[in-house]
Amino acid sequence: MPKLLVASRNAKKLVELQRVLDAAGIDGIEVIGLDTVDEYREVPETGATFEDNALIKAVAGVEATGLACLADDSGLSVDALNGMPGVLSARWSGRHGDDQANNDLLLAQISDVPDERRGAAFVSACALVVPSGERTVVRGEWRGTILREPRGANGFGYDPLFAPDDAVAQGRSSAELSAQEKDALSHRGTALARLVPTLRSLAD
Ligand SMILES: O=P(O)(O)OP(=O)(O)OP(=O)(O)OC[C@H]1O[C@@H](n2cnc3c(O)ncnc32)[C@H](O)[C@@H]1O
Ligand SMILES: [Mg+2]
Repeated sequence: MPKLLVASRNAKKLVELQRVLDAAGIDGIEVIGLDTVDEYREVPETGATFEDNALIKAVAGVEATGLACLADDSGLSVDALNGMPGVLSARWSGRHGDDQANNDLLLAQISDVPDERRGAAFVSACALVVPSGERTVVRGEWRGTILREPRGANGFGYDPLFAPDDAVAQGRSSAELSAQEKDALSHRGTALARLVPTLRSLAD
């Protein structure tokens, strides 16, 4: 059975990626995480766009393992910050992956921004690279509003600060949605749905 490496070093993001792939029911492909391959050198995410960074990660995964590789590069794009933190989302406070510090800094930066200008989007670019070199990159976006204080304990990253525009969210933050609710609406869920036809073709 062909293997698909899902290359994320963020455990909570990895869970989401694997969950959405499971729910899509792609038969005939074995999905594996980085924990099952020998650790390889982390490549710097130097791209100017989510798409560039997703490709950097997926190409590195193929080069290290010879397997087809899926990678996500994602982040929060805040209107009042001209799209930042954007590709810098994971290290906005200066400490990579420190969700609490990143959220505190973001809240402080936009504390004077009134409710009607607190719009933002979560963005995910997902790249699939196969050993022959063929590349597919897709994008999903999720619009919402930045809250004034964190709410909820599900998800990860900026989820406690992000209230999706979707009526079904009923004003909850994305950290107050169930996993299934988040996947149905999220930037990552949307991007992966666009990749499913290409993923299915891997099984052929
Ligand atoms: O690069 P990998 O190894 O996949 O893991 P990472 O955490 O560094 O991932 P990114 O470089 O793509 O940075 C994405 C950051 O954007 C934020 N983010 C992305 N998707 C999110 C989501 O669904 N909910 C909340 N925050 C999210 C969160 O802070 C992530 O750390
Ligand atoms: Mg990263």
